Amino acid sequence: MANIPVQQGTNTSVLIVEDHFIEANSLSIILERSGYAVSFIAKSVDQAYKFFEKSVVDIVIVDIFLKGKLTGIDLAISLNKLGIPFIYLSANSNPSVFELAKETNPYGFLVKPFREKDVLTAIEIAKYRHAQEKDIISKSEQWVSDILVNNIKLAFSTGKKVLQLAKALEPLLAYDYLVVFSDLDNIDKFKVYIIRRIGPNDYKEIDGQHLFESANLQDKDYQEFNDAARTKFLPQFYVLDEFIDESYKSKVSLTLKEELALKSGIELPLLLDSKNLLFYFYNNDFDSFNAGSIETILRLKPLISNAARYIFNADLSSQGTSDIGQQVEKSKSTQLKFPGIVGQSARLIDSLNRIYQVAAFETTVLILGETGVGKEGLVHVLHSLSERKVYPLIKVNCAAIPADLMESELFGHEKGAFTDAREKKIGKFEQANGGTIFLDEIGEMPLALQSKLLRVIQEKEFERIGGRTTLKADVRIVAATNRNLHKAISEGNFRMDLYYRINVFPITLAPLRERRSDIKILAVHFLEANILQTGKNIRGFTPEVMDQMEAYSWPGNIRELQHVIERAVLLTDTAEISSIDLEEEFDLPSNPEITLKSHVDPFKPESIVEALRQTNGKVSGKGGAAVLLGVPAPALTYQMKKLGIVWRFIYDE
Ligand SMILES: Nc1ncnc2c1ncn2[C@@H]1O[C@H](COP(=O)(O)OP(=O)(O)OP(=O)(O)O)[C@@H](O)[C@H]1O
Repeated sequence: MANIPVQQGTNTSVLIVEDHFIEANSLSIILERSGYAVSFIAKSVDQAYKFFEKSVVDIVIVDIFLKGKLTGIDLAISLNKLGIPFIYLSANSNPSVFELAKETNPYGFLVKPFREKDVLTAIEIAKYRHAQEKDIISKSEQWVSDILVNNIKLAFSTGKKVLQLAKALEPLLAYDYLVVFSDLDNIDKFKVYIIRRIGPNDYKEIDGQHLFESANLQDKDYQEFNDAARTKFLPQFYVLDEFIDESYKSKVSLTLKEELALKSGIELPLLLDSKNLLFYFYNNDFDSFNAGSIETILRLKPLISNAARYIFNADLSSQGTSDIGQQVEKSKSTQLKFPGIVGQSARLIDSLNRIYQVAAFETTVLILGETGVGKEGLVHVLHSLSERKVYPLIKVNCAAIPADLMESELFGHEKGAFTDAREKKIGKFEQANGGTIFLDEIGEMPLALQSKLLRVIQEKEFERIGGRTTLKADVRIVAATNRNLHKAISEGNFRMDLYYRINVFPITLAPLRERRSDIKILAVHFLEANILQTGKNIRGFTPEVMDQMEAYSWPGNIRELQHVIERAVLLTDTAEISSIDLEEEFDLPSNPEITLKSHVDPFKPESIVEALRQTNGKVSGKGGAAVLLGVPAPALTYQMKKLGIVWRFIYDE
């Protein structure tokens, strides 16, 4: 287990952004007493921006609600771009604000009134997590860079080289398509390469030429596209129709968008040795890229440029020298596979990438997500990708064990330690020795045990109940929860210091309704499994049933889908499943008259304002404007920002 070094203060500078004098002052005293340097106290986000014009700091503590137009969430977005870790400070536990704040990937939350101990722990953990993340990113980029050059050299055509690049980049950025346009300035040599995802870390080349031919594109369309493309120099991020409106108003973009059902994209123009190239990373979901993806692309730009040099300057000396079959096998062997995980939505791949990034380290991992989304599957992948895989993975379901038995379950007991202890018992921590312990539903752990767990995490030791010997805990801890731990903290049911210890590397697994492109593939997977079990001769689903499944909100997520299909297979005696039994939609507004979904453009300002009016300003979650408009909350938030709709003023706090 990684032990977080306690090196309070020393050379760490902190910016406090807080408009209440008393709180800012008491924070400053706490920090300076422990040796931190408080560089400045800003009373508003504008003052913080002014500070950053001339100075930098190691960590920022920022209140969410501040005087002035901008909130702490606005500042957080800029801090992410600057790569500065930040901790939110707030008295407001309003769930929608919390959801929005969470999307900015904070390094911690401090709930007012705060204790000295909480402040210091939060800062210490933010520092640790930031350092770990930087380390993980640089190691995985080095890894990609190493395999990339080798695989590109081995591939025998330009298309195959682009394919290798697509595969290598995936652990760093989740996307469904890589489209590369080369020789943009020479209409006769101009080419397009299209690589499509066919599974987790599995891509194939598709025939771009054919795709454009069947759309009947003319030379003038390519010319128009080229003319516009040549004027682009910086990465751009597009959501929905934007990438048609704001990108190239050309038939080339439109054809790509329609034929490949694209919803969002990032464009990376490269000028290499006077050759114009345009890289597009596309997704079939519209909420899987975010502003942070641009940062990733900018960071990866040197790596992609380097690879593009190999690919498009056609290093001929490396071609055709060895057996092609062997080459294909060799490149295949570097692919990652995630056993037991079906699906290929960018949201799922994003979570798998985070698992992949952290697997080799000792870092404690917290997996968040609704019930039935597949959190346990991720834990199995994490364990199997780590060096601990030769030792056990032990699961403890904290919700299923009675509180009075849990201590003995986790840490074991000596014979005679209590009335029923007739034999010595080896606890789960000992059973997992050398391996991984998975604490499922950690939010249900009794408070008294939480402090014992904290000790195991910090000191890596524990005792059996009634035991005198201190035992070493050589285990990696992975925890999961479908509960809102912040709420549990504010209700006094979960220790804040434990939360920060386990929240070092959080991974959120999106609910099925936010990764709709996985529904079909999972449905077919469960159908196949059930057919094998029952021996029934069922070929598939009717298109209506498939549509119904794809439109449903799946409150019980993948587990519910699995059960629905199991039931449908049992009840079907025909060649196709023509009816399925779905619960009522749970999160639609109870009054159907206020459903805006069907007849308005959800991204028009008037629709958004009307939806917010009807939901009293609630943006996300049950009964929020996003549900009303039938769009994912992050996409709505993004659009509101773009249109300048200031949610916090119409927000019902
Ligand atoms: N990507 C996937 N591919 C195939 N099966 C999956 C996938 N994700 C989940 N499942 C299946 O769905 C069921 C529920 O998944 P799992 O138990 O991992 O969810 P969970 O998030 O841990 O749920 P809970 O919070 O209730 O413990 C399991 O039977 C699991 O095998």
